[in-house]
Amino acid sequence: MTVAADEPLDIPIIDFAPLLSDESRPEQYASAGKQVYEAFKNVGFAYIKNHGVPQEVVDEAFEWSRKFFALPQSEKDKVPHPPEGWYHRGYSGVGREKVSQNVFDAEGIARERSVPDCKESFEIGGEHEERLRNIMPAEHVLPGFRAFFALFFDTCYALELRLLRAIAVGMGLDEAYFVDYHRARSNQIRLLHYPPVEEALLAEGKVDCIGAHTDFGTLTMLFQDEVGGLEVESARGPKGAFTPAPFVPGTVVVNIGDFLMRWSNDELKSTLHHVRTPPVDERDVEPGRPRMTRERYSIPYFVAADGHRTIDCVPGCWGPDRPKKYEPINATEYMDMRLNATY
Ligand SMILES: O=C(O)CCC(=O)C(=O)O
Ligand SMILES: [Fe+2]
Repeated sequence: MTVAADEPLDIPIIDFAPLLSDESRPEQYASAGKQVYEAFKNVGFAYIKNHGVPQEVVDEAFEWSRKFFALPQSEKDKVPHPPEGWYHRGYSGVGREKVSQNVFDAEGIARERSVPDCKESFEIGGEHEERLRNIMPAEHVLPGFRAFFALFFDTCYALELRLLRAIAVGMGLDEAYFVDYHRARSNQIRLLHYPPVEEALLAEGKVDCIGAHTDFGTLTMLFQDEVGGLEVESARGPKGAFTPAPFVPGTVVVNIGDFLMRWSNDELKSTLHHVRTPPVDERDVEPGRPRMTRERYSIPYFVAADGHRTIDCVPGCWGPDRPKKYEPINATEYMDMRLNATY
């Protein structure tokens, strides 16, 4: 589904054009910063247009993703995600990972896993990372794949810096406040493929595309294809009411993760989201056969703080009438705890 960019959505569309010129000055962050701050405080999600990642680069990322998932299963199985949840690299087949919502005990994780997520994924980090080396297909299998994603990673990092500056300025902090905790580029690209699935199984709750969850890190930038299916817990409606976050051409969807919510003493919201039934294309329906959803691709880029840093409450988010809700925490410890619950 495509929505005209001027149609009102729960999720605001914020223009980053003023931030793209070389002459960008902190004053230019003031307006975008205010909008970003309001969006993340009220909804937890925003669409960013004129974000600075060229459309050809986004299109090429989706082309590579399609090529990767179209490889024979035996080829994808040569680059498996390691059994340790924290080593978040490589390929996970359908049903392998189950996102979970703050469930850390073995019984709770088993319960969450009884409804499988119907997706396959491939996780990629920066080539500079020593603790988490990339697990990539051999160069002759997909020539150019690895080099492209090294470039895509850097392009996304430039947008990440713009976002981190905008949030800081919007919160009345020094422009570099969050950038300073994100110098190690401990980020991760994820290629996601939701294969066609029987509509009835989704409707009966026997499978999920991706179950309701919040993201763990600082923030997430999500490129999605035109199919749709992403839904976000509505800021206005009753709890558990979801509103679609459809494809809006030329935008990236950005949302806050739990780490930044905690860091901000819950001032910024990490909002529950899921991928529900992507629509069925009626042209694909064959008489006497189950109705199948359209396959969908998406590419989130997850932003995480530098592993060696310990974060305490953001200045301005606590005071005499507003105590700190959380203890300081080390970024690696926090992320490992969350990732280990998903595998
Ligand atoms: O595929 C999507 O649109 C959402 C993916 C997502 O929420 C995630 O991977 O955390
Ligand atoms: Fe997510």
